[in-house]
Amino acid sequence: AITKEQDALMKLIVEAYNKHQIPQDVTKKLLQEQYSTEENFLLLTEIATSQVQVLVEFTKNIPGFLSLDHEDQIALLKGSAVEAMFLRSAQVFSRKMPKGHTEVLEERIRKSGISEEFITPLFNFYKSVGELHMVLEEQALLTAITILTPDRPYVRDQQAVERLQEPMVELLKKLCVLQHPQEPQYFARLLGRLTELRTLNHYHAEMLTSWRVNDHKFTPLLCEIWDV
Ligand SMILES: Cc1cc(C(=O)O[C@@H]2C[C@H]3CC[C@]2(C)C3(C)C)ccc1N
Repeated sequence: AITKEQDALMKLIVEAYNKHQIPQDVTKKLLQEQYSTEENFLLLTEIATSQVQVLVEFTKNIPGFLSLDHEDQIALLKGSAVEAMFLRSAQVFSRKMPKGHTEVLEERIRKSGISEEFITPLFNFYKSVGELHMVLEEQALLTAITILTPDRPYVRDQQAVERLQEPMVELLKKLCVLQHPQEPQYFARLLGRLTELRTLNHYHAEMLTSWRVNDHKFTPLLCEIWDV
């Protein structure tokens, strides 16, 4: 069963996860703006920028994160930003968006200058996350676990990160057994999504490069988090 400490940790993570959402005006624009490649790219840039802001706020609220070495905090954020952003957008895409928004966002992503070779794995990932029907607690914990990956580049004190990540993996494991008693392999399937996520890093880097060479403008925050 879940201990008192685990319940407290869970509440903190879910509260942090819920605290910050993509502002309504950004998602509202999805339906209003017209459908040029340029317009779609600008919308995706707004979405990505606000996703990164939401990610930074969530990360700061992960218990123990702000006590890590400051350089390591930056290394974890930069190293996990793509995965955490795709995980959250997959969850929003498959769960929360009002009917019609999903199709519109999909259409805009498909017509924004992102090459087909990235679009396919992206929507396959969205689909595989959607099929899991994760509850909010699982989504929040999985996102925190992704951020607290000790072997990101330039992390110096990996043990300190492991000490934060381990209790969350244990808690997620317990949650999965409680939430999906009829599916003993559910926890393993969740962790399998993290492996799939890592493959998206490569495609994302390609996507940035192809936009760059076509002289697309990024926001300062996106330039900073992805060193572009
Ligand atoms: C530098 C830069 C990056 C992105 C991005 O990663 O977008 C992600 C791809 C899809 C998955 C998450 C995104 C925000 C998405 C929903 C558009 C979008 C615009 C931009 N100027």
